[in-house]
Amino acid sequence: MNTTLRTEGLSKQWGAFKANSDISLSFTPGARHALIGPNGAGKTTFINLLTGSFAPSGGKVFFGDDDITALPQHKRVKRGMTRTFQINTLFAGLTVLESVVLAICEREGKQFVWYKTVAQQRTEIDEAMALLSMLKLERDAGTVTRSLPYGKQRLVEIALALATRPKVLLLDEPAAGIPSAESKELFDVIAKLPRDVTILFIEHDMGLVFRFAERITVLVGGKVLTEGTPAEIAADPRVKEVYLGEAEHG
Ligand SMILES: Nc1ncnc2c1ncn2[C@@H]1O[C@H](COP(=O)(O)OP(=O)(O)OP(=O)(O)O)[C@@H](O)[C@H]1O
Repeated sequence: MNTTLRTEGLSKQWGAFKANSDISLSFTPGARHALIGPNGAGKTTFINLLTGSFAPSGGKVFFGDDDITALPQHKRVKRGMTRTFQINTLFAGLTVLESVVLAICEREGKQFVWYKTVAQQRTEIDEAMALLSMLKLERDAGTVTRSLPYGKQRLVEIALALATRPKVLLLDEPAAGIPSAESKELFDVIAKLPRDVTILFIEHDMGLVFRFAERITVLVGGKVLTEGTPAEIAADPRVKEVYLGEAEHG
């Protein structure tokens, strides 16, 4: 099968604790794939292994046909695997447009020169504006990012990730901490992203998961419980049991 991203027996262990055990998953080009599971199931650990933030204790990561298990994080980004940036730490004082132009310059290996005239940075500005318009942020281009509502800040994070021209976009709870009306809007925009971008996302809101995902993997206790279409997952009694058990304990 043609895959953009694939893991083989991926594992992560801290001492005796296995956060990810023997995870073998494949993501096809253009996938809209959700990773779900109860708290502590190992979802973020898995994303961290994909991006290279964590070194695995065992197993491999393939990007296309290439084994990238030993590749450092920034080289994975260059190959086209990107997760969302944290604006709060990176681009706090900049406007939305400045932030995206900066991310594009970074990709191009160009220096972002603040005093350059608009004409000198026309190409980057045009590309940034096209990205902002795709994300319905063009009216916010001149606003300082941190003064935007949280839902829009999440969209700027996605714009910054898209500025790297990813083949795979990893979203770790993009709707966390934002009001539900805004999170629906956020996912409506994510749903319209170009199909050449494969999207793997972690999300706790099952309404959003079932509306947006075309495939779902359920992790429990660091292992894959099951994978399937939303209909298959919704009908799986083991999945219901996991979530019902969680609800009873919560
Ligand atoms: N750096 C670390 N050192 C030790 N244990 C860790 C580390 N990072 C994560 N863990 C543990 O690994 C387990 C899985 O964590 P992870 O964040 O991957 O789960 P998750 O499914 O993303 O959870 P949530 O939905 O709550 O975000 C947790 O028990 C966590 O405490």
